[in-house]
Amino acid sequence: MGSRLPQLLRRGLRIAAPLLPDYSPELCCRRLLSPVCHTRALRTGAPGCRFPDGGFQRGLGKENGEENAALEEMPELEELLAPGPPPLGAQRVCVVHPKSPSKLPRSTAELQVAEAVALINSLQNWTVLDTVILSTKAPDRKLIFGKGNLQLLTEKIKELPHLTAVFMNVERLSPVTKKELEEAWGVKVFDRYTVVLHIFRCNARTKEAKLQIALAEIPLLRTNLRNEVSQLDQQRGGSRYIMGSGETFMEMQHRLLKEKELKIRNALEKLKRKRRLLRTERRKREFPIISVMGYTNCGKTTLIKALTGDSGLQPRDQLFATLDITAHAGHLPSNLEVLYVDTIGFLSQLPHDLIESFSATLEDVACSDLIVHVRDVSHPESTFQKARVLSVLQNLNLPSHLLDSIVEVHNKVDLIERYEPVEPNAIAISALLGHGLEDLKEEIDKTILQATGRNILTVKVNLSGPQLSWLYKEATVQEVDVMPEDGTANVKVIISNSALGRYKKKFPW
Ligand SMILES: Nc1nc2c(ncn2[C@@H]2O[C@H](COP(=O)(O)OP(=O)(O)OP(=O)(O)O)[C@@H](O)[C@H]2O)c(=O)[nH]1
Ligand SMILES: [Mg+2]
Repeated sequence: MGSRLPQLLRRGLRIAAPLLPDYSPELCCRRLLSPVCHTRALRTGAPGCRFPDGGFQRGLGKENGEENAALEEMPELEELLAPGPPPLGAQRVCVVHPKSPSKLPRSTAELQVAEAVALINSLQNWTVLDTVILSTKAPDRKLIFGKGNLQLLTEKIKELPHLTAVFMNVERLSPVTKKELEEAWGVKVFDRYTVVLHIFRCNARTKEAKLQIALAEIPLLRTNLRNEVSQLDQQRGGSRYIMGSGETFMEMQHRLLKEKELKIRNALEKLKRKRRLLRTERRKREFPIISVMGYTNCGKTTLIKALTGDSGLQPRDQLFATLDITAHAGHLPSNLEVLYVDTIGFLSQLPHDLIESFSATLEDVACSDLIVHVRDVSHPESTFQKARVLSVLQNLNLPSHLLDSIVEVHNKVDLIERYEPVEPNAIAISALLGHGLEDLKEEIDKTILQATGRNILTVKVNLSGPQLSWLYKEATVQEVDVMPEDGTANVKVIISNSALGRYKKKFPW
């Protein structure tokens, strides 16, 4: 590297420079923001990530395998799949929960801390050393706590042996606050955004999920850039160094980030269009679609596995185990074949930017025929979680018929000593033990037939004609009652309005 290169460039390029025999500042910056140099790290997985031992594509139903393969066939996306900020490695963490006096109905501080601890525990090699709940009058103030409490906290943190990080249980810390706290405590400070994003990064399997994460990481990269540059500015006014392109270093980095963001958005848009095509295909085949939704870890994946027998599904006792929307075929008691769509779980205070970047996948939910809302009723916060899920669903602009026909499932009743069905319309089950599944399927059957305008009819067909095989292909045949004396049969079918129209046209009654 040239000796005239300012300190800031040498610092900024320390990762990329050894890889670049054809060094030029602009090229280096471009590669620094591009994933190409890091492809191996991406494939092998960042340290500190707990990867599920089964790929989501392995052993899934035909529907799912085909769809995912179609979405994966975009080699040009490889370039955008950045591993993002450097891996966070193993961490020994102190969880700090600022308890604010709020009039809003919300969960207790202890339960919020329990959720924060669960978030940390879902990362491999991350351990919680201690938890602290401290009152704050104004969580939005710069250092969150008043002088006295901050002093107390600092003393406590300094006493913890081999602490490497503090998880401040707030949605987002401003870069200034983060920097000042890190300086005061001498360890890394993470907020929910960083931690949830890291979990997402570890659990994402498909290119689409990885792209969504890459998009959600852009604000973090911007913040890092601002911090780095302001630090160097203070030292020697480095960010005003003019590059070959006539821009300052800062301007160039911002431009490159903007370009990357645009490329990711375009790629996601392309995937969205592919997804829409696949949806149209599904529609043509007229499989009713059931979105299984609920708070993270409530048992969505376990339930779908129990309903479909899909051995490829991997339920895990972990938050955000499922990040990729996948579809799994199953049968209802009426013989109707349906697709269950497994979705990303909800979490209180899930950062808005993250939800936004997952909106493409949530489009699938809007296009489904029925929502099954799974609740972990053994969880002490179950009521709060239900309110949270419903409020997010309301904000997704879903069609009203979907919101009005939600099937509510009370899961994990095996963990409750004496379960009292307080909500009469909810179906109580244990997805793990397979209890209550028949009742649930009956309920889904009834609701889906209504929701999709399907008809249950008995049609008389001549067995020497093609009607019966047509019905097997285009509708769901429930029963065939053969009359040997006249070579006909009474066939009980579930048939959609459009298929019925086609049948009547082809075989006039
Ligand atoms: N006791 C009991 N445990 C259950 C039941 N259903 C699910 N679980 C457990 O709950 C944990 C989470 O299950 P998942 O199916 O992965 O939950 P999820 O809602 O898909 O979670 P995310 O994908 O992370 O949002 C696993 O350890 C399951 O074994 C149940 O009915 N009873
Ligand atoms: Mg899941």
